[in-house]
Formats: sequence, C-alpha cells, structure tokens
Amino acid sequence: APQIRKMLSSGVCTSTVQLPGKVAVVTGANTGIGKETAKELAQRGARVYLACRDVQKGELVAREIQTMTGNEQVLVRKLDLSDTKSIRAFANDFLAEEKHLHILINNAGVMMCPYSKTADGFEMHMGVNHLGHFLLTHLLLEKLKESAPSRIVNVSSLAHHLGRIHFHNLQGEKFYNSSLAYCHSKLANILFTKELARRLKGSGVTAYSVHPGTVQSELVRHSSFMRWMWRLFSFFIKTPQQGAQTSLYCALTEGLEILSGKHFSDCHLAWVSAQARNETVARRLWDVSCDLLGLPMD
Ligand SMILES: NC(=O)C1=CN([C@@H]2O[C@H](COP(=O)(O)OP(=O)(O)OC[C@H]3O[C@@H](n4cnc5c(N)ncnc54)[C@H](OP(=O)(O)O)[C@@H]3O)[C@@H](O)[C@H]2O)C=CC1
Ligand SMILES: CC1=C(/C=C/C(C)=C/C=C/C(C)=C/C=O)C(C)(C)CCC1
Repeated sequence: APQIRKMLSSGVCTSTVQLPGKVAVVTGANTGIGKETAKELAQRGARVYLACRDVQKGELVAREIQTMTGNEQVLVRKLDLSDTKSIRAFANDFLAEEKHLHILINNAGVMMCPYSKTADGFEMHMGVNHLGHFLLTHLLLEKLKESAPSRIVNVSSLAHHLGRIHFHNLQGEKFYNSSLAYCHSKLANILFTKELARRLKGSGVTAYSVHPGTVQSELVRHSSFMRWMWRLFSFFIKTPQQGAQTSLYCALTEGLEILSGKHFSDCHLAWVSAQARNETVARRLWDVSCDLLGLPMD
C-alpha cells in the first residue's frame, strides 16, 4: 500500500523561481487545489488574485495565506463562472486595476452536478469548466500578451479519456449523464489549451493543461458514492497541496515554453485521448465556443 500511495502521489514542482513583481490570477482559489496553488504563488512573492464566487470564503482564505506567507498582496475578487456578466465584470475591474498579468490558472471546476444550466443557458459542466474559462481567458489575453512571458494553466483531468465533444448535444439537452458531462468538459479544457497554444505561437504567452491527480477536495460534493470512495481510499488520495504541484510546475518551470499546448500529470508530460489530439475538433470547438459566447471568430 505505501508503494501504491507513493506512486499515486508523485510529482513535485522543484522550481526555485521567485515571483516578486509578478501578478497571478487563480480561479476557484478558496478551497482545494486552487487554494494551495494560490498559497505557493503568494509564498514566492507574487501578487495573487483569488477569483472566487463566494467572496466571504475567499476573504477568509486570503487572510490565512497572508498570515502563513507574510505576503499582504493576496486579493479577493468576485468571479462566478456560471454567469458571463460576472466574468465580464471581473475582467473589466481587473484590467482597470492591474498593469500586468503573468500567470492565469484556470482551476475552478464542478463535477457530477445534477442537470442544471448557467445564467446564460449553458449546461453547468460545459458552462463553468470550459466556456467560463474560455471567456475569461479571452478577456484577459491582451494583458497576458502585454506581460509576456506569461502562462496559462488549464486544470483538466484524466477523466477527459471518457469524454467526447458531441457538437449536436453540447448542452446535454438530448441526453445527459452527470459523470460524462464532467468528462466532456475536461476534454474541452485540453482541446482549448491545444488550440490556444497554436494561436499564441510567437506571442510569448504559453498554455498548458494538467491532470492534478486524484485529490482530497470538495469536488466530490455532488456524489455520495464518490464521497464514500474518497473516504474509503483516503490513504491513496493526494492532499490538495500535492494536487497543486503540476499546476505550479507548468506555471513556474523554466524552459517549458517549447511544450506549450501539451498536457501534464505528476509534473511530467502525459498522454491524452485520441479526440484530445484531434486538431479539427479543437478548431471547431474554438469556433463553436466563440459563437456561443458572442466573441469574434478570428
Ligand atoms: N480533486 C480531484 O481529484 C481532481 C480535480 N480536478 C480538477 O481540479 C480543479 C480543482 O478542483 P478541486 O480543488 O479538486 O475541487 P474543489 O471543489 O475543492 O474546488 C473547486 C473550486 O471551484 C470553485 N467553483 C465552482 N463553481 C464555480 C463557479 N461557478 N464560479 C467560480 N468558481 C467556482 C469552487 O468554489 P466554491 O467553494 O464556492 O464552490 C472551488 O473554489 C477542478 O477543475 C477539477 O476538475 C481534476 C482531476 C481530479
Ligand atoms: C480505483 C482506485 C482509486 C480510484 C480512483 C478514481 C475513481 C479516480 C477518479 C478521479 C476523478 C473523478 C477525477 C476528477 O477529475 C483510488 C481512489 C485512487 C485508490 C486506488 C484504486
């Protein structure tokens, strides 16, 4: 068992890069993997924005991180990825407030929620996990370019292997399964990263997708079976701090630029499914996402 545990918990970000003067945004930073990612970025001296849908929870965590790291530059801003108005308000305020953005960690996520829709009528998994982050990234992209070298990390999952992009049923209206809906959205994260990296070539902005491992967090809140599994196998499951390592590795490791667009797990390059490697699907998903969000297709 200790051997299996070691195997499932491997991957440590060994970068010694420090971040004074750098600015980072972490979505879903009030708990789980996002909180630990934000804590480490703050520890290294960055000004870190905790982009949270619950500002009160965010403020408590910001105080905790400030006390632990001695970094006062930990700020909380409201961001509800299930509402494009909230995403646009977050981006507008951020762009008005900050000159730079060096690290964007698209970490927030929902898993296995019962069929529901976002404020804009998107299926919740696709809406929050993919479309919400797609819009946020678009709105912050000029700032990332102006701040180059800069990086985008999209937190995906091994679960993408079970995902498929069904363009005729992107909002789950024809058929819906909450587990598969999560998998589809995590596949979308990888396809988005791949197409984003292709479009950003030569801009100084690079993008990576990651599988954080199987991590003890609130992600399983919608499934009593998964909560039970997580409790039963808790010995084998990563702590959120271990789960943050691959995101940190992609955000910080020097010389990773040539691997822009790639997928990582346990701080190593990782294999992705056939559809996740399909450039045609990646381009089509990009166009469809722009269309759904009313963004220009360039
Ligand atoms: N835990 C695991 O085993 C794995 C996790 N992942 C991925 O890691 C990422 C982080 O998950 P993890 O830390 O485990 O899960 P948690 O549930 O602990 O954290 C998810 C975060 O996302 C936030 N969030 C959810 N919905 C929204 C929304 N509409 N707007 C803004 N923020 C939102 C949550 O906020 P609030 O607290 O207010 O709900 C929370 O801060 C996710 O993308 C997940 O898919 C991938 C593979 C495995
Ligand atoms: C079989 C098995 C496990 C189950 C892993 C599962 C079910 C992982 C699911 C991951 C998800 C849903 C990721 C989210 O993106 C454990 C607990 C590691 C313990 C060792 C044996």
